[in-house]
Amino acid sequence: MARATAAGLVTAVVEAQAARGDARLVLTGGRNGNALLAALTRAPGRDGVDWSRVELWWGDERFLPDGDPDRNHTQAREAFLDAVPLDPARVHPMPASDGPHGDDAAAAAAAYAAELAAAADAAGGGEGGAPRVPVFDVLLLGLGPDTHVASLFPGHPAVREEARTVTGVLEAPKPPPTRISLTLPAIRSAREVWLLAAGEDKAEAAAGALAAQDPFETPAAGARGRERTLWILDEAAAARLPAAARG
Ligand SMILES: O=C(O)[C@H](O)[C@@H](O)[C@H](O)[C@H](O)COP(=O)(O)O
Repeated sequence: MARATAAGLVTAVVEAQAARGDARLVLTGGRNGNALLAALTRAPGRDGVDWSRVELWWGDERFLPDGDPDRNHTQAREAFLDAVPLDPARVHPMPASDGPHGDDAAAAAAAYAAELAAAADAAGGGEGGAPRVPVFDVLLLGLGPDTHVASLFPGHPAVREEARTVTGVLEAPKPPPTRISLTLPAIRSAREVWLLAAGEDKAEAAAGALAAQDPFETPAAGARGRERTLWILDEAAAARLPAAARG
């Protein structure tokens, strides 16, 4: 699944660069997200990408000291970031808990929102009323077994955040408890949202998220792209889908 998704992502990046010069991706943490990044370093078309014109953002981050092995940024660096010639100025990790904002997740989230807004302005600004983030070409999300995406967990107030593009998340059920996450409006501003789920422990979540309406109880149900929402499931994760939905 990771290899197939990596090939598709290379194609999406090449198409975005052909159309607009740059490609903007939002990375996700977790096993599936990191497996995709590792597969990307081995993708056949990898060298067809101008990595210096790929801009990377994160959908969420564990709010830990810089370099902590549990940080999504640390894991992404080990899996991918150091393997391709990215422009460091275009790689935007979320703040660490030992950075300028100390252990204040809300302040760190506000700083990342400001960084996104500045990038949106520099790229010509969002449409009126749209969240002030750059237009992401592909926003990647892993799917939690409880249907969380990024660090938006079922029933958590962060799921309901509509005004901000980035929020601090306290008392998250998936350790570590303190996180930073894009909010649903920021996620939904992406051209495409790709949700990744492999393994039978995701089968119920995938079926539930595809059937649900209320993102508050089923955050993945709110993760829709403006132009396309792609569910990338292996056989085990698709096992509970209606036969017609299995493609
Ligand atoms: O910080 C995180 O933990 C991730 O961003 C999280 O949203 C992850 O993508 C899902 O929990 C799925 O994780 P797995 O792919 O490991 O099941």
